[in-house]
Amino acid sequence: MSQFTLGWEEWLSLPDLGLPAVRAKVDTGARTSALHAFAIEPFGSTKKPMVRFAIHPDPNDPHLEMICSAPMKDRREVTSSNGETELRFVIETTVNMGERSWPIEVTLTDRGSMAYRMLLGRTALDDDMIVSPSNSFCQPELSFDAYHGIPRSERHRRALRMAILTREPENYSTRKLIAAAEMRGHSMEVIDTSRCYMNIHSVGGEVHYDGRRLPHYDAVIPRIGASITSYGTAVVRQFESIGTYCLSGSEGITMSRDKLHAHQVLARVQIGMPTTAFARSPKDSANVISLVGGAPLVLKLLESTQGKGVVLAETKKAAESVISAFQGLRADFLVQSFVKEAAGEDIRCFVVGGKVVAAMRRRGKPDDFRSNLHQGGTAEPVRISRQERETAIRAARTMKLDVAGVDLLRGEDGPKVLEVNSSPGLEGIERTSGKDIAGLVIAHIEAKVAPKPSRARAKRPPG
Ligand SMILES: Nc1ncnc2c1ncn2[C@@H]1O[C@H](COP(=O)(O)OP(=O)(O)OP(=O)(O)O)[C@@H](O)[C@H]1O
Ligand SMILES: [Mg+2]
Ligand SMILES: [Mg+2]
Repeated sequence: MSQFTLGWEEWLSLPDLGLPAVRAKVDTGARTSALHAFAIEPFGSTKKPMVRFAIHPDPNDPHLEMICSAPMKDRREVTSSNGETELRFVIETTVNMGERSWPIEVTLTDRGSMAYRMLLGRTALDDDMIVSPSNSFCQPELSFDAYHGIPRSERHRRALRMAILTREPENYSTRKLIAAAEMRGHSMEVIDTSRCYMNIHSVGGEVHYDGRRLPHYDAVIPRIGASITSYGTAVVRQFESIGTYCLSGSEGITMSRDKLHAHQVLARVQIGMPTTAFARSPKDSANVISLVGGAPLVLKLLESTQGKGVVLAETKKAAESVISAFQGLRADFLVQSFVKEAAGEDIRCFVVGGKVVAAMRRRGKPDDFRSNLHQGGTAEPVRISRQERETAIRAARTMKLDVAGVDLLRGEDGPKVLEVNSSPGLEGIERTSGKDIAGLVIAHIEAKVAPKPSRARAKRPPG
């Protein structure tokens, strides 16, 4: 192997950290290597600890700031040249220099007052490397200009600390969201909604779990099951009160869960839907039936999901007996005109950040008017019309949901929204569309929690 010589100062890049140019001092008198870092913050789960930090790679440009993250390898006591001992985070990262590329261990420390943002110690040098202490830049020189080509959003693309609130850690959607987050360098913890407990006080609240207070998360993904809507939204509200971005807000979850509430809110902004009526008193049954145009009609329990509480009554008599059965159970329900022309099919529009990112048509079993996949239906990708697209986007926005599964029927006179789901499943839609929907969801969160460029910082000093 040809000889690899380093001078006492060299340019290098750290691709894992997204740093294209760093000027380092090579110091064989030091054992460990060190990288300048401030705002150092450990995060991630105990299984996969991470650390994130900021760095000013160019000592002469305090406005150039990069945010980096890396898996944490260790925490170690390091004694620096001035004799002070400091507990430092240790990461492993790849160094590129000239034609060579190799992994090194680096400790993180504030070198803000030093001319070299990096110190390359002897453990970072391979056996065949030779240091020539009287020479500078034996390897190709780089320039800090490399940073100016990186868009601001990328420079500040922080690794996020996220949590997913769910009672189903193993289901497809949960696993996909975790994988998509980790692939993009974030950490995602799974929190069982029902095991969160809270402490409410006027100066912001706290969320506790397993005997400890939960840390601050950059974002929380609520996937609250219908069985714990009320408690689940209380947990979400608590996260909101401490300033955590929640992918679906408590208000959106509450509104969308209650079909009646949802229909009332959607009707207010003239979103198409089947004619819907509701009543509580048995005396009003006949009137309610005629309000929606008589049989056939659809009866729905207000909190039904997966098509479980949805019944088609073909005759007025059948409708009356189902209504009296629901009333006997003291279950709240609504009565809806039957959209026959939908022919047992509905369209699920998956909305992320104000866009329909995928759509599928679901068809029920031959003898079922319900198209729910959970009832044995099938799904296929579908092209939706502009009107359908706009309706879905508007429905999600009205329900205050950044991510939503909007279900609609193709009625004679345009799309009719059936419901807006606040934690739509990913499996069916990813399978039919072939798209990485989980990745799009995570990208949306990144954009939402990205630091807003402040005018003062974005401006560069004169000269
Ligand atoms: N008014 C209607 N006219 C025709 N078909 C309907 C009507 N309402 C519901 N359906 C059919 O029944 C299915 C289930 O209804 P809906 O989506 O309201 O219930 P759900 O139990 O909340 O289901 P999900 O699992 O989608 O949350 C719909 O996907 C649709 O195919
Ligand atoms: Mg539903
Ligand atoms: Mg539905």
